[in-house]
Amino acid sequence: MASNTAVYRPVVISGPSGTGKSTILKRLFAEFPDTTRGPRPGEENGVQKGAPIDCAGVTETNSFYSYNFVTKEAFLDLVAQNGFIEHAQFGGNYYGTSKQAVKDVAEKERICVLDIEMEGVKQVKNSDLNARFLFLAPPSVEELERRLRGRGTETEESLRKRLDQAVNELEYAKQPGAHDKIVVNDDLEKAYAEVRDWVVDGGRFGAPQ
Ligand SMILES: Nc1ncnc2c1ncn2[C@@H]1O[C@H](COP(=O)(O)OP(=O)(O)OP(=O)(O)O)[C@@H](O)[C@H]1O
Repeated sequence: MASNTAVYRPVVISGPSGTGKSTILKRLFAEFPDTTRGPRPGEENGVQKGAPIDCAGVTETNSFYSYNFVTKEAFLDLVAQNGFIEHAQFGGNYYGTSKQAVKDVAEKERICVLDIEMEGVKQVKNSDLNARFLFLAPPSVEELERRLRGRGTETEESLRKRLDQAVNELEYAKQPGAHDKIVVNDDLEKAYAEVRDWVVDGGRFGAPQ
């Protein structure tokens, strides 16, 4: 089947842990629930098919993601075939975001939004998913630390790990072409509007003019 990712381009949102990705995505999904159709040029009052925002990632924290259950053998086969953008093991279970799941969303004429880490970003870049990349940056590493502490989810050790990784992510984001758009999440209202406007892209959702 021909891929639909040329028109319904997946959106990848990445950025250091604690920078506010979940906060912004929750608002995006609240503003664009399943039934919402993004208007596209030439549409008559949304009668034709639009490009609603959807997602097909799998994480353990975000309830708006959908899961597909497969056997451990099938999962490991797919790992061997390089079929995952990201995969991990928690508590004896395997979790992953498959490239095919992202393509399936585009086939349904929806925009897949992925919240993934830097290694996943690189995987998507090396795939044929034709994604758009947004980096959500913190105002500073000091503010990032404040947010992570304020969230109350981290131990001193996990906080250190996240801050060290943040420095790597910020370095990577500086490389030309690493991301298509960088939004600094300082004032939440302003950052949200910037993310939403870039995702919606005047109703084109990243499709060619
Ligand atoms: N613009 C902002 N100003 C101040 N605090 C914010 C802002 N945006 C988010 N926060 C707060 O920062 C904390 C971290 O946000 P959030 O959990 O959304 O980050 P995240 O990038 O999704 O992290 P992770 O990758 O670890 O899931 C939360 O407590 C959130 O309420």
